[in-house]
Amino acid sequence: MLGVAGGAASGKTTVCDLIIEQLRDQRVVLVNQDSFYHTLTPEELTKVHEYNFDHPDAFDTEKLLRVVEELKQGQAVDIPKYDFKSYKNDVFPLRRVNPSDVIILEGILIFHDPRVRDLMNMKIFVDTDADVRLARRIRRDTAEKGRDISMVLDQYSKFVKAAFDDFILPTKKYADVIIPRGGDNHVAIDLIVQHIRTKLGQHDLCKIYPNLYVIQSTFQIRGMHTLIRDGHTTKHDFVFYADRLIRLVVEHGLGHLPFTEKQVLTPTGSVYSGVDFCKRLCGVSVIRSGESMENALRACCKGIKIGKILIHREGDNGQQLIYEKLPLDIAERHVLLLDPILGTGNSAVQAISLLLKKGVPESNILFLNLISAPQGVHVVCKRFPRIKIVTSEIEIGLNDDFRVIPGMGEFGDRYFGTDDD
Ligand SMILES: Nc1ncnc2c1ncn2[C@@H]1O[C@H](COP(=O)(O)OP(=O)(O)O)[C@@H](O)[C@H]1O
Ligand SMILES: Nc1ccn([C@@H]2O[C@H](COP(=O)(O)O)[C@@H](O)[C@H]2O)c(=O)n1
Ligand SMILES: [Mg+2]
Repeated sequence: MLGVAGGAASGKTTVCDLIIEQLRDQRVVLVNQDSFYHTLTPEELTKVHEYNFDHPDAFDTEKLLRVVEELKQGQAVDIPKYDFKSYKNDVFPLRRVNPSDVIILEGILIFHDPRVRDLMNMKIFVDTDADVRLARRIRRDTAEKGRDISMVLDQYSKFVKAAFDDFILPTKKYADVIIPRGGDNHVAIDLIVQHIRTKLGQHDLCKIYPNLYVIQSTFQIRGMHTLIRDGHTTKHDFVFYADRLIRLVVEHGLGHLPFTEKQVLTPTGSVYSGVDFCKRLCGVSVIRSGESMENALRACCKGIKIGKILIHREGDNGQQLIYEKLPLDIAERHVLLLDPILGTGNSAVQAISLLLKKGVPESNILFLNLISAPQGVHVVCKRFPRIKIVTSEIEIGLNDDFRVIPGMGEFGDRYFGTDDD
C-alpha cells in the first residue's frame, strides 16, 4: 500500500496516474481521500464559505480506515462517491472496488492519522511550490468545479494556506520519498515503479517458500543494483558496489545462524545479556563467481575455512562437477554456500547435492546470492525445502539462453576483469 500526500493541486493525482500507467500489468486500485469528505449539514451548506475543507475533521477518517483495512485484507469494498458541487457524499451507486496487488491512497491529509499512516508500505510526498499550487487550483476549480476566481482566492487565504502550514506540511516528515516537480519528475516515478515491481516479485515467492529470504529493499540497495546492472559501469565501480551488496547479503545470511545466549560484564560493571556467534561454520564458493563473495565472508567471520566447488556448465542442463575441495569435517559445520547468481538452479542443485553427500544436514546449508531468478528459486526450494536462500533481489526470469534477466551479464568476467577484448 502506497500513500501519496501533498498540498492541494500539488500533482498527487497526476503522480498516481503515472504510477498506475507504468504498472499496467498489475492490479492497482486508487483510493482518494476526497471520497471520505463528510456530507455538509443543511446549516453548514448555508454557510459553505465558512467551511474548512482542508481541516482533518472535514474527513470521515474512521470510515476511510475501515475501508482501507478491508481492502488490504483482500476484501472487495464499497467506496463512497463525493460530489464537489453539491458537497454531498451520498451519490449512488457506490464505487465497488475489488482487492488488488497495489493499493494507492491519495489525499492532502492521509499522513495525518497515525493509524492510516501505519497501513502504508511506502509514503510519498509531492512537493510543489505554493504559487504553482495556487495557480493550478485557480485554473482547476474554475474549470472543473464551476467556481469563480474570487471564491477560490477567498477560500485559499481563509483556509487552504493555513491548513497547508498547520496540517499538511508537518506530515512531510513521514514520507519515504519526496517528489519535487510532481508528474514532471520521471526519474522519481520510474524509481517508485521499479521498487513496487521488486516488492511484488519478492512478495509472491516469499509467500510460497518460507525458506527464501530477500533482504529488505531500500533506495540505497536499488541504487547499488542500478550501478552493477548498468553495462557501462566501469570494472572499478562494478567491484565496489557488488562488494557492498555482497557484504549486506553475507551479514543478513549470518543472521540466520543459530546462537547461544551469553552474558558479559561491561566496563561500567553491569551485565549485558547478549548472544554468542555460532562457531562451527565454513564457506563454500562455487568457482568462479562465488569467489567474489569470499572476502566479505572472511571480513565477517575471522579465520573461516572456505572450500571450493567447480561445476562445468555444459549446455544448459548438463552441469558437471569437475573439482571439489572441502573441509574434512564439513558435516559438523553450518555451510554458507556462495554464488552471486541463481539462474536455472542446475549448478545450485549439483553443489547442494555434493554437500548433502558429504554429510552436511540440509538445514545447515545457507545459500547466499546477489540475484535469483524465480526458476532457480523454485528448483532449489522444492528440492531442498530445509535449506535457506538469502538474496538481495529477485529477477524477472531467464531468457532463451537461460541467462538471468535483467541480470548483470557474466558476473565473474565483470568482477575479475576478464571481459576486456
Ligand atoms: N506537472 C504539471 N504541469 C502542469 N500542470 C499540472 C502538472 N501536474 C498537475 N497539473 C495540473 O494541475 C492540476 C492539479 O493537479 P492534480 O494532479 O490533480 O493535483 P492534486 O491531486 O494534488 O490536487 C490539474 O489540473 C493538473 O492537470
Ligand atoms: N467540497 C470541497 C471539498 C474539497 N475542496 C478542496 O479540495 C482540495 C483537496 O483536493 P485535491 O485533489 O486538491 O487534493 C482541498 O484543498 C479542499 O479545499 C473543495 O474546494 N471543496
Ligand atoms: Mg487529486
